Amino acid sequence: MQTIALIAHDKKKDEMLDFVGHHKDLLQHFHLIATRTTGTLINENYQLDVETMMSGPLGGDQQIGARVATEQVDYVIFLRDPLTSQPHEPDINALLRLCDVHDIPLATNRKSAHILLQYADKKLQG
Ligand SMILES: O=C(CO)COP(=O)(O)O
Repeated sequence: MQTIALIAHDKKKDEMLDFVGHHKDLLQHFHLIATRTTGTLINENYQLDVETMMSGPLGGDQQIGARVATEQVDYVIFLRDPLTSQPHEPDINALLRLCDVHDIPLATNRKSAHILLQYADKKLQG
């Protein structure tokens, strides 16, 4: 099973929930991992078994980064808040960098996330 990482900053969590709701049928065919608050919200709202890491500010981005570095993640959807500074900005940048190092498709806004899932769906169909 392929793995998708889902991460959303606080002001993007509603958008992430809405996005996941729209793509639930497809997402259930993937192993899903997420930072703690994002994953917990998704699990509470949908019947998806999201594996949660630590919260982003406590190291969750780094945990997902470690999975990216060890090629255990196939896609990353990270709805970032570009208008609020984050205390763990270095961790966030490290995760984005690792996606580039390992050539892992990364979407940081809803429209690109939608395109990413269309691609993932096509790949899934073979
Ligand atoms: O801060 C985050 C990503 O940088 C997200 O973490 P949470 O999902 O725990 O809010």
